[in-house]
Amino acid sequence: MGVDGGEEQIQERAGCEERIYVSIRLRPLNENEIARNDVSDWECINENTIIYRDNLSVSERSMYPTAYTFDRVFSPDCSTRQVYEQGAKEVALSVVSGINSSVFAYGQTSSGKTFTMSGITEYTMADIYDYIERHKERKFIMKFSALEIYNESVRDLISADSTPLRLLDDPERGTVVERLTEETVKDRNHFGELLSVCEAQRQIGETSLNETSSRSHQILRVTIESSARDFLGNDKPSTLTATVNFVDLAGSERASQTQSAGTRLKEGCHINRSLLTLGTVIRKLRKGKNGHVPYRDSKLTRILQSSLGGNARTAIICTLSPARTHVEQSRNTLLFASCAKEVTTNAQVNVVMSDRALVKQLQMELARLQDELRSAGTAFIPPHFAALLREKDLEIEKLKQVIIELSQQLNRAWSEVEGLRRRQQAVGDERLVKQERSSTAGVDNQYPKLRVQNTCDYENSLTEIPVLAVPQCRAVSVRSFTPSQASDRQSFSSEESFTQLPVLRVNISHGTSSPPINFGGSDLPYKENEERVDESFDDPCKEVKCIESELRIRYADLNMPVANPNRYDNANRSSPGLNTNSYDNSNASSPAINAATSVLTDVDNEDKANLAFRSTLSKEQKELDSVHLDYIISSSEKLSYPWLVEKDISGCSSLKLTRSRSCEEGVTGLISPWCESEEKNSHIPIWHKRDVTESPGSIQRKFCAFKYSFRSEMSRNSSQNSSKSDADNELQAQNVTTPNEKKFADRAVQVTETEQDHTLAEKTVKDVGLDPIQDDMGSPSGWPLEFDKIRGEIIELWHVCHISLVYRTYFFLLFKGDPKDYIYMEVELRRLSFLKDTFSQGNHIVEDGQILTPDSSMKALNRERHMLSQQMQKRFSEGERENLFRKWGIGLDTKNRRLQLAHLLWTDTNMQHNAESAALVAKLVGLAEQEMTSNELFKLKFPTKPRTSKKFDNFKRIRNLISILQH
Ligand SMILES: Nc1ncnc2c1ncn2[C@@H]1O[C@H](COP(=O)(O)OP(=O)(O)OP(=O)(O)O)[C@@H](O)[C@H]1O
Repeated sequence: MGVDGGEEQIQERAGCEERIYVSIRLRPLNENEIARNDVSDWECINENTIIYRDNLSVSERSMYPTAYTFDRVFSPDCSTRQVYEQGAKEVALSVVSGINSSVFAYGQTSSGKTFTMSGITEYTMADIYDYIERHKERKFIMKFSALEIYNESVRDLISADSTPLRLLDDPERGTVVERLTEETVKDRNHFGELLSVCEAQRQIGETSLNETSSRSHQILRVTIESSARDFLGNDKPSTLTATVNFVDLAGSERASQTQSAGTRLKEGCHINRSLLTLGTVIRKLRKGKNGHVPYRDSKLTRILQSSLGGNARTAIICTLSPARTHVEQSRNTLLFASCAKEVTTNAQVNVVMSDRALVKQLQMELARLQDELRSAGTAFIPPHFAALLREKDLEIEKLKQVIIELSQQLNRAWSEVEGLRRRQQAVGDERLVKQERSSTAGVDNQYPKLRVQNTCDYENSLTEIPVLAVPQCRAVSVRSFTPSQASDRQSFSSEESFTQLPVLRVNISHGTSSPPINFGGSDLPYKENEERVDESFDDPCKEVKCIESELRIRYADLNMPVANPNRYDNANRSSPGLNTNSYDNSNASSPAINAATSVLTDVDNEDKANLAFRSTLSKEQKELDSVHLDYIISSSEKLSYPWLVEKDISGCSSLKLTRSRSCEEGVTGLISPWCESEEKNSHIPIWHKRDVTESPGSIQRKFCAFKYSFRSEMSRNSSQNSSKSDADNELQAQNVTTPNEKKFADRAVQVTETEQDHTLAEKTVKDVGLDPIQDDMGSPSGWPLEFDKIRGEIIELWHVCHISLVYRTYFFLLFKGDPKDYIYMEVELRRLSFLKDTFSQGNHIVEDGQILTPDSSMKALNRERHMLSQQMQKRFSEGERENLFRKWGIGLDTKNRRLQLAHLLWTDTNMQHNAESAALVAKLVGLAEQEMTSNELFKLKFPTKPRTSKKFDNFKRIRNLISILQH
């Protein structure tokens, strides 16, 4: 062992486990041993092995080994210098590099421990001074302390105070000796003086014990603080601090061998206690450091804990007496040495960093950790994550609001529908009762049936109609078709549903005077004048069958007032008070009669108290005769408002939506000629026609009322707060007496008030009956145009938002104008408007888990067009494709014709273009077969529960499918 390898060599070993360096020093026989003719039985046969050379018996050879091998074995002729250089120097001088070190001398009494350690300490200190001399660029501070452990008491050998010292446990430094004097050593001479002081103190102690033997453990500690090289790359060098312990243990002989008693026995026990604990610690450490190591069982092991298996390099020099008389102790020493050489320590460079260096190191560590976080964050956290989250949250909130609003609207709509359905069912039950009564009375089929539009919001109001006495009721608007009109309608209708519409008959009652009108039964005065519906129009009307909401009230019991006995012979043409229409247009000369589909029963103010109205259901004829009884109102001022008649003509226009759920073209074709005919015949003012067919504002307002039923409550509330209109005053002046009259009247007032911006002419019988749902269902004047308008807006938005062509096709083909489609179309319109607004603001939308942007939608649309072009190849023959190309104006000699055609689809707002596009796309993707043949499409009924709508389920399913295809 040596330190010639230099400081670097020492530091390389730092941080690594290394075994305690164990060497054996065999001294020569001393004078006493020679004097008693003792012989030396031990021989160092080489630098590492010592053998027992006495002649052992066979049994003894089996018990004791004869050869021992260690790191180094020093024979009796080896000098202490040699022992230092090869057995302690490297370990001891580790202190100058900041590594703790310890050098022990272990052996029996008089084996040469003190002799050896004195030399080791001297040489070490000499080399330390030399090292300091060679490293003048570094600053060194040496501190010196010496302590003695005697009878498990610790004493400071420097201080004159003989008070035993206490051992304290310091969390950083381990076990420290309280009040231990540390003398700063300035130079060699000063160190020598201190050693002298220590020796003097020890002598004093020994003197006090009146003994000269070294039965105590002495520990000389030299702590060196030095400014070290910049191990960490800091500007300022760090400070190293380490301690080297020179330990001269007491004799390891057993207490029994002291052959003493009393104080000497106690002394020996304590010595052996520390040595026994030292041996135990060594044996424990040899097996590893996992188990409990009893450092604290003795003062010696507590103080030397770091030197025994801790942060220190350790060298143990075991001294032996060669005398045969000490063979047993020598064997024990060799056994201890053998255990010690198995013990490992883990020495570290003890760096005391300056605050500045510490700050810099911490900053470097912080930067390193931040880099790790950033690199880790890149893998998991997308950039602008927080902003993205906020954006998503906003979108979610917006969508939630839209969903809430639409859900509320739907709920209100379904509630209205359900309420209506219940009312109709109630009315139907009542009608069955009345039908029985009528049948019994033998008046069935004598009067055309009425299709009554319930204008009343109240439950049970219609159920009371059959027995209702409405003395104040002045006008009854009944709509019907004339056979010729029906025939015309057939000719204009493109769908079977229109051709099968029932031909309705009008019972016209007209009277100039105002006797009470009795809508009685069998006593109907003009029964014989009633005209039967032409049987040629009695074909079952599928369309009518489908309409659950339709009310057919048999008119047989309608006891028309005697005030108008000539309602069929046009005798009333001079009477403006009652406007009746007959399908035969026999009253065409009268503007009032020319209303053609209306029956207005006017009752004089003075006679209004006796108006009664009854209606029953004629089950047998409900598909044959149907007359639309639009509204019943009270109007004592009717004669003052001839426009009532004209307005009632507007009811004829409502025929165009008489349960038409299919083709708007058919509707248009139906209504126009009819109205034209009426205009010719009845001289209906043009303005009124316009009001019906050309005034989008009027229609819009009406449709707004329809569309919301949802909003009806709001409308009512607002109307209730509005100022009294003329119509209001008019109606209020009717002195309504019966509950149902009041309901009708109230309803009329409410609706009229909501139409304050209308002209007075619009506050008519028609308008009074502007129940949202009912107006749509029975007075279809508003919905077709509104349907066109909404569909047009939807188509434009489809184009703007790059909506899927398949989706457009399905929607286009599915929703053709049924009033019940309004909800879906309104939802679609709102959805598209929201989409457009969002896109225009540069935002995106998450739909079905996918992020939609204008760009992504455009790409999806292009993909879809490509897909459709491929489908053309599959779906059509070459000839069919050529025909298609010609039809769509694509040159047959051009390239990519299929793709050209795909890019032409759904690119115009022209409805024919859209219809053709839809037809082609449906063919290409098989919608025609798969979806559009659904019975739901043509036999759609009002669902009793929204969730049961297969139509809407199909619609959603297609949307989801398209979303998946797009992404
Ligand atoms: N290697 C050696 N060569 C010559 N003399 C030696 C050697 N080792 C020890 N001695 C002599 O042996 C005697 C006892 O030595 P020393 O006091 O060092 O023993 P010790 O182990 O310290 O005993 P104790 O445990 O009582 O302190 C001394 O006089 C010393 O000079």
